[in-house]
Amino acid sequence: MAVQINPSILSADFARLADEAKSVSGPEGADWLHVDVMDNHFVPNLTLGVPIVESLARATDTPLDCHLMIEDPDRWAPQYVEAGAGSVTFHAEAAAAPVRLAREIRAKGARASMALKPATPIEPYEDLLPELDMLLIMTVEPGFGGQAFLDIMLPKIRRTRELISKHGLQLWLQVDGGVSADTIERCAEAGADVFVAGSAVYGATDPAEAVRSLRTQAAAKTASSAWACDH
Ligand SMILES: O=C(CO)[C@H](O)[C@H](O)COP(=O)(O)O
Repeated sequence: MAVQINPSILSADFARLADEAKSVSGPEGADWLHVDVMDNHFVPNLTLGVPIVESLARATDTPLDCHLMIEDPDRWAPQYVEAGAGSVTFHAEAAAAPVRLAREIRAKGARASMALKPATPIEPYEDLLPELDMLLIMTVEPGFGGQAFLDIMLPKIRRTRELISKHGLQLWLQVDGGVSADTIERCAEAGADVFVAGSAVYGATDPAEAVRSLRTQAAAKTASSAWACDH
């Protein structure tokens, strides 16, 4: 699979969300728009919910990748599919029944994805991987944009890529947090193929060019990486 760049609207101007979404759309633009949903319980920050996702889905042709940093995703995640999300990510630490939830998200027509906070290991979830379309490894503690990338997550990215290869899965491996021109190559080399970037895109003078540049960097590193050559 080609590498994908998903700008995070957490770093966008929330008063101009439609324009900010459009600023990264187009043929060489964002593959997905990453929408950070925070409830001020699972994480100490509050962002947006179902009505704004519905509006964004109408405002942009770029598919929405909704990352739910919320408690009780078993109850709420299906509503984000109905609101127009093409991919819905719930947290392993918050889901009561992750297999049932992943199946429900898929049955409703979206891609099902599960996220792991930095201190959550991948190994207990090995048997669940076939139920998922994407696994998100957080490379910062979730809650805020603009944090420094946690290098200590690189071994977890490598181990997850090995599990994906071992089971012959088509699972996408997403990283989120501190992804920038300085860190994206390390993530790609370790095995990530979907990259969320907030401040590196929306903090740039030209967000569309930042997306292109990050994709070029990641693709070059992926092409020369052992995991991609073995794939
Ligand atoms: O999920 C998130 C924070 O919880 C954001 O998507 C992430 O932090 C993106 O921002 P940046 O690229 O600036 O780190």
